[in-house]
Amino acid sequence: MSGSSAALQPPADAVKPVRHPDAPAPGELLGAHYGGCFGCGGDQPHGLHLEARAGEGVRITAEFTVQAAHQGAPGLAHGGVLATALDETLGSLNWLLRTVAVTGRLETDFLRPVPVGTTLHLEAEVVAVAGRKIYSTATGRVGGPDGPVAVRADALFVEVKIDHFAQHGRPQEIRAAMEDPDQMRRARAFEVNP
Ligand SMILES: CCCCCCCCCCCCCCCC(=O)SCCNC(=O)CCNC(=O)[C@H](O)C(C)(C)COP(=O)(O)OP(=O)(O)OC[C@H]1O[C@@H](n2cnc3c(N)ncnc32)[C@H](O)[C@@H]1OP(=O)(O)O
Repeated sequence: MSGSSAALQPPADAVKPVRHPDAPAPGELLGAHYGGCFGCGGDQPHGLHLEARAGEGVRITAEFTVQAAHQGAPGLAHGGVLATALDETLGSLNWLLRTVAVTGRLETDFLRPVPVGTTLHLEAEVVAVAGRKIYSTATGRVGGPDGPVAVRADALFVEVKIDHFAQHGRPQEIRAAMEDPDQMRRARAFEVNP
């Protein structure tokens, strides 16, 4: 089944997304946006360690291998973990727009169970932009990049100012992120690029 709710239908005045001229080249690994991120960070022993790569246009591909720590039912990935993989991949798209945005809504279809040890091949694309609202879609396939779709999602991300994180995040992590020179570079890049 596909077909998202009315809240995820782009409005009539939505426009096609525009890849930022400084977006990473197709094929380039994006790297983690934050070491402590459960989706992509290297500092989370049980995180997904999802690796995303820029695609053509405003598209991303990513891979994530389901570990024993990600189970729901015995031997199968937890649905929330799979939703996280989709959310993380969709969130990475915003780096190609050079827009800072957070997930407002995420609608997920779980089509096939995903066993532990499976590599999920994810693909995501921004389909439309309307003001601060970014509409995007993603699939996760098993058995290879052209294998059957196991999970899919449609999402609405909402652009926020970088202050969103400083205002709402726990102070010690915000401080640590600000002190990380690489994070700082990225945060600065977000601030100077519309
Ligand atoms: C210093 C350290 C640097 C760190 C550098 C970090 C870099 C980058 C990190 C990114 C991290 C990624 C990680 C993965 C992606 C997550 O998982 S992000 C985490 C999960 N998401 C959240 O925590 C978001 C929580 N929600 C919120 O903060 C607020 O509700 C939002 C989404 C910002 C919206 O609030 P708002 O700014 O007040 O905007 P609001 O006027 O309510 O809505 C704007 C528009 O969106 C629509 N909208 C909002 N929510 C919805 C919804 N749920 N359904 C439908 N429409 C909606 C509204 O109807 C409105 O539409 P219009 O009226 O303009 O037509």
